[in-house]
Amino acid sequence: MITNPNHPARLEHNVVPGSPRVRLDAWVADVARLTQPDDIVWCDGSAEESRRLTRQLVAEGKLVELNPDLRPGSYLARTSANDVARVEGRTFTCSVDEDDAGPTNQWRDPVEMRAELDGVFAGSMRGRTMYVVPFSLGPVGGPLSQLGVEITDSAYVVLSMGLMTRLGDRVLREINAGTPWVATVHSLGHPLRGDDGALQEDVAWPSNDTKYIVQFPETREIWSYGSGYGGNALLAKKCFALRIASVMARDEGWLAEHMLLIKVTSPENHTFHVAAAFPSACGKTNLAMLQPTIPGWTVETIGDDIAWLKQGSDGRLHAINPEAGFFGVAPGTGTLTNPIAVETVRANTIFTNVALTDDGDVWWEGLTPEAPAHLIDWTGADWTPSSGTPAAHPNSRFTVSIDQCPTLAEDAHESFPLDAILFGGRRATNVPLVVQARDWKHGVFLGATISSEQTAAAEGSVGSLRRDPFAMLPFCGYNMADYWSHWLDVGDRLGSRAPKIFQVNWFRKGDDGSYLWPGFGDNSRVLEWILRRVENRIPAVRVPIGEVPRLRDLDVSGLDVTRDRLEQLFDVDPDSWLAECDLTEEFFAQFGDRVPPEFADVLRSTRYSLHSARFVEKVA
Ligand SMILES: Nc1nc2c(ncn2[C@@H]2O[C@H](COP(=O)(O)OP(=O)(O)OP(=O)(O)O)[C@@H](O)[C@H]2O)c(=O)[nH]1
Ligand SMILES: O=C([O-])CC(=O)C(=O)O
Ligand SMILES: [Mn+2]
Repeated sequence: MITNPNHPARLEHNVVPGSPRVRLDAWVADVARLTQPDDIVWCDGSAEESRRLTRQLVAEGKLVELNPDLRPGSYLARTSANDVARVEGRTFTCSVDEDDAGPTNQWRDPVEMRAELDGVFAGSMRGRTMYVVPFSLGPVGGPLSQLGVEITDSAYVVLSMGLMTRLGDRVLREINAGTPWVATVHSLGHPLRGDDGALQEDVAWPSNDTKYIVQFPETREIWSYGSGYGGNALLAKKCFALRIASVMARDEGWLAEHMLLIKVTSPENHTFHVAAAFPSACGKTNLAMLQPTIPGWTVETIGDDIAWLKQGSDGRLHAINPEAGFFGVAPGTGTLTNPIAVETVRANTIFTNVALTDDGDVWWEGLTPEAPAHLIDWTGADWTPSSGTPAAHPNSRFTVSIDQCPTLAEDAHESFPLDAILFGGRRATNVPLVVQARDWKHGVFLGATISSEQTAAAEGSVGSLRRDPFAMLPFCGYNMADYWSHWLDVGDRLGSRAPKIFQVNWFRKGDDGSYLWPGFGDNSRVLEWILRRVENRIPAVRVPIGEVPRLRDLDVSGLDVTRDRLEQLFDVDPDSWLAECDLTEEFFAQFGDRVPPEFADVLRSTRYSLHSARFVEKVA
């Protein structure tokens, strides 16, 4: 049984002897003994290494080189049909105590799971190369940064990790100097040698029908098997930077969040920093690259998916983007909706499951208003607009270095204090365009009650409404109710220096089924209102669920939004909201007495206001 040799608690008790480097080497040797690769390669993150691995993947038919005149340095990967998204049903939290995983995580006994994984990983890398990938989340040696090592038998994962994290020798030097690291092991679960030792032929996207995405929070360890896809296989991302980091954050007093980060500058040249948590495929990348449609405002990009937040010595909540790249949703990304993303992926990008054009470029639904007459779709089959299926998979993605983003803030690699935090989801009904929380406690309640229509980012039925507190439902590494209490504790420490909290919803629909709000660049109008509130420059209207804009304070000049549709965007229907409150209470009930008592107060006062509003409506 192999465990993380360098977890601080184990070091303290001298469980694993030897220097940091000896411990790392011993762990790599242990994993190799279990998985039996043909050879072991230590990755240094150099350009030469990435060229070599790319050439190899192209030669093996695992990457298609795109036309260098149209898309220089860029490649297309096509996954197998059973490996296109995160697999939440095969994601496990193996805390010692089941209650520490909580009702929203799938718990497994860590001892039993380790035994099971020993069987699953035995010989899983036969015939393959095992890569050792030392990486840093955040700048190497940075104050909020964390180190990890991913062992993987996928060169596609190595290349992607090179784009998404800081990878290489500088990390090894930190590890050698004794900085703790998170131990992560990934195998495609597709060995090329059987028991007889004979080598079988490889396939374009090796994977296994059986998948395991396993987190051991106490020992800071991740074991992933059977998938080569994004959030399942790039272990620095969801598994570490959210699931394991959220546990570290709980223990150490900080926060690891599924949030984008932007820097916004007002016409008066005041700068603000905003973080926003939306569930997967609900608009983080788009807001992170927003191009304002109102004069005088600029938005710069800091991060599009994950943020780590910690109180600084000035008492404020500071944030970093621990990642170094984007793993962004392709469909819907076009020159009209997100020109910055289109520009970002002009070169040096790995595309996964998008369509291939006849001239060797990529295409996906929404890139251009009209589809090309002929494409090779994400499955590798011929496609025409009359095919009746999407040419790109709905969860097709681009992987690219953040440095290619034209709106990247100059100081994007640093930490900075937050002025506002936004929570959002994809809600066709009920939830207004923007609501300000009355205070931190109410804001945490709003975050905890976020629900959203499910997207293609994870396996499951697209469109069905589910609760996704803080957009962290699939990513919180411990009991969700404890996580809410942790947020309340952080707020207590921040006091009056805490960022203001808002709820937003770009996705409300009118009776005709169309979006009421144009979204994308026009979301700058909502940001303007939010930041004017942060500055205390304008009053707001109190409604039972928080505070909304006076309609005259929301700049809709030049927009084709009628007064009636604007009113629909902010409508708070007491009956529907009382029904939401019942659902919220039901949702909270599964966490028993671990739910912070503050939430019952907020629920009570919200219901009281809704009843009063209903009474007033009836009388009027
Ligand atoms: N109607 C509307 N759609 C939007 C808006 N912003 C984003 N979208 C669409 O939502 C989808 C996903 O958006 P992303 O920004 O990639 O989502 P994300 O939150 O970064 O997703 P993950 O990478 O899965 O965490 C895309 O198809 C977008 O076109 C908006 O303001 N209005
Ligand atoms: O993790 C992934 O595969 C992509 C992602 O950002 C998400 O699903 O939220
Ligand atoms: Mn995400």
